[in-house]
Amino acid sequence: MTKLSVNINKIATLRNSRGGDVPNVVQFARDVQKFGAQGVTIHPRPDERHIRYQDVYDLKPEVYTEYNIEGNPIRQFVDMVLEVKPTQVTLVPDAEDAITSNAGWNTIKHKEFLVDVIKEFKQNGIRTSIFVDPVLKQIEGAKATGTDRIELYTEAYADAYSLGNKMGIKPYIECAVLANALGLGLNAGHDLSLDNIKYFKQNIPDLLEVSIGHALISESLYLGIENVINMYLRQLK
Ligand SMILES: CC(=O)[C@@H](O)[C@H](O)COP(=O)(O)O
Ligand SMILES: NCC(=O)COP(=O)(O)O
Repeated sequence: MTKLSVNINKIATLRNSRGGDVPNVVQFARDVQKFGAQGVTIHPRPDERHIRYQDVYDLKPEVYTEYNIEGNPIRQFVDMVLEVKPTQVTLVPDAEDAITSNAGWNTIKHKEFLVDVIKEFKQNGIRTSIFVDPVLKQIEGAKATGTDRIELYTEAYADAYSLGNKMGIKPYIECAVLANALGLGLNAGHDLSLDNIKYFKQNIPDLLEVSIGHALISESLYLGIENVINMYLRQLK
């Protein structure tokens, strides 16, 4: 079975755009779990443009499914994750000024750093995953870091699929087969959507978890708008 972890960054973006507490991030996390999601993902960034560091603590007692915290392991992030102790930490090498995550780790160049930081999380009982491009030598490098899992960065697959190119899945299948053979758990994420998720799931062996945010929240708006318009119209009769 592949678990669905809902990334709620976008709910925090909407909240922050207006001040106040609407929509409420904690209530949203409660609801996605009530509706069947098997995990909640957040990706606090140093500028706190969506998830704030305080949200990370507020969510902890509310996430009874898998709590996945993603981020660049700068010291402030590492200390917070060690304190909160989520189910899983996903390490992402994102630059502070990046609009969103745009690359996986170079697991060979950053091996020493990753070995140390992964050891620290694992010693504290936190499962680790590292965000990687679908490149075989990066998967081998990931194995050498001691990480429990990898998260395949799926933007290239999603782009190709949206252009009708189903061959974009090929490097992901090769990396999944290698990861399985090496005993690395396999997660995936970025730009996965209702449109492209089924084909990905059907072709990737032993996919443990996907984290989905941007498309899932957008789809919720598209698919929910008719209901809400009708509710308003009823109030205005
Ligand atoms: C790690 C990853 O794939 C990202 O998709 C990320 O979690 C989303 O972050 P933003 O919501 O900041 O774009
Ligand atoms: N790890 C990927 C994630 O959490 C969500 O990415 P996206 O669906 O917002 O692109």
